[in-house]
Amino acid sequence: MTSKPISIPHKIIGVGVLWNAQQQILIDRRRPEGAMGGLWEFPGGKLEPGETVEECIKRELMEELGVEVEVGDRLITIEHDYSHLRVTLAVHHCHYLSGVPQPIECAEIRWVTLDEIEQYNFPAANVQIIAAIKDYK
Ligand SMILES: Nc1nc2c([nH]c(=O)n2[C@H]2C[C@H](O)[C@@H](COP(=O)(O)OP(=O)(O)OP(=O)(O)O)O2)c(=O)[nH]1
Ligand SMILES: [Mg+2]
Repeated sequence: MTSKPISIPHKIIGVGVLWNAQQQILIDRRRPEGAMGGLWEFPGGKLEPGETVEECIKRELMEELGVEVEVGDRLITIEHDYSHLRVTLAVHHCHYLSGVPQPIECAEIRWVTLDEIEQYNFPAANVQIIAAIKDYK
């Protein structure tokens, strides 16, 4: 007997580590319903066909927060397997240009320092992102 291969969905996600002039980073809280509900994350979302990661991050931060950003250097790319989902998180530093961040597609947003970030619950893949930010500093 042969078993069917199990196909786990794979999403490529552009993720922005958005800095302000006070060396704080913007984090957002996912809505309570749905996958990873209520956890904090860095803003971002799925890469659309034909889009570069940089274009995706710029678009997602405008859609989710209403802010215009300059997408800077790549910080890290992480492959992570959740139980029913494989994600590639392509993480770039972003610099704030204009607009007041609003929680348009999330429950809540907050500017935090790297010391404060430890107090928030993130998805498992984010452990590596936070470690990379600390190394970079
Ligand atoms: N934006 C973002 N997503 C993250 C982080 N860490 C992490 O594991 N993810 C995962 C959670 C989601 O599965 C995926 C982000 O995809 P998304 O926000 O566009 O999509 P979603 O799952 O909320 O919903 P859908 O559009 O697929 O219906 O990446 C992070 O720091 N930021
Ligand atoms: Mg998103």
